Amino acid sequence: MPRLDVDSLSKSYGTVQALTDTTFSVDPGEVFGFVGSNGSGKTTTMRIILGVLTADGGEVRWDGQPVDPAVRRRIGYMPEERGLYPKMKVGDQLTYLARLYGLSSADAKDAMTRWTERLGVAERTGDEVQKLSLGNQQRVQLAAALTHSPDLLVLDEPFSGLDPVAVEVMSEVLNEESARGAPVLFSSHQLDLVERLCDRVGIIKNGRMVAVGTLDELRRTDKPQWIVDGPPDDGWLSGVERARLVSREDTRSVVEVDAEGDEQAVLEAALRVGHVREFSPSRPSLADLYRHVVSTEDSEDEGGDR
Ligand SMILES: Nc1ncnc2c1ncn2[C@@H]1O[C@H](COP(=O)(O)OP(=O)(O)OP(=O)(O)O)[C@@H](O)[C@H]1O
Repeated sequence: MPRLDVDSLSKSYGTVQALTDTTFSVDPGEVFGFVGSNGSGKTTTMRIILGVLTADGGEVRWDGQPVDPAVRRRIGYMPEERGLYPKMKVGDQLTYLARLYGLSSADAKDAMTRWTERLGVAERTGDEVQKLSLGNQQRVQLAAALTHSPDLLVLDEPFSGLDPVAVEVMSEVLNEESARGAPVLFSSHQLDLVERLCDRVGIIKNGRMVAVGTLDELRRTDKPQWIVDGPPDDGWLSGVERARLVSREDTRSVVEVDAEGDEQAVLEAALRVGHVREFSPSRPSLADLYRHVVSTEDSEDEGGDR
């Protein structure tokens, strides 16, 4: 399946510059997590991909070509504001939406049955959407995005408000869809989930992509950190060049060094003051990387949330 390219998008709403030169791509079979604080531009980007909004500049390409209405019909989209008819029955609604995507009546019904079973809402197909809990409505919304076997998935905060079982079901489905070859793009504020599910991550801040890559690539842009368990007080690190204390809890310190190799002097300093129980590289989580990237950008451009 082809690749999605989002190339140098810009968009403003009046005086609010929502996107500036936003660029990233999602490969076939890749799960891409789109993260950023409230109002950073994720929904705007997704709406432009869908053609619901027009960009002021830049382009969205599918298989190297600008996205046209025929391609848009092959996208499975879960909008942030959701988009189900509250008074329509779940089964009727899913069948109707699948028909709009061009499925025959029989295929639409089959797809509705398959996806409501897979997503655990098969028993609710005879109920009006408005009678379902919000989490179950969300499962139906995901089913609506999937009944036409889309070539690409674009999901705006699909995990928000889901219970743990629903999170697992949703995660499995996203993995299955990517294994089928579809590029999967989703936004989320749940960084632990993004870390677990995504092949690559894009961090957007005030409409600009400030980091894109695998978790390991993002980690490499940070200075190395080492865990040192042993020295009983703070003074042991003073005098060690190119190293500084990041945090400390009891005898356990996290030390940042400027470059690979600089940690050897840290170990020597720790051994000089006594026994070292642990000396190991620290692997920052996505939440750590996110905090770092966002706060660095804050201090550089003094930008705040708009
Ligand atoms: N229709 C609109 N009119 C005016 N400004 C808008 C409109 N839609 C979005 N904005 C502004 O554009 C910026 C980007 O908003 P967007 O909804 O894309 O962010 P987001 O990253 O999806 O946020 P969230 O995580 O809160 O959903 C914000 O400053 C927002 O206030």
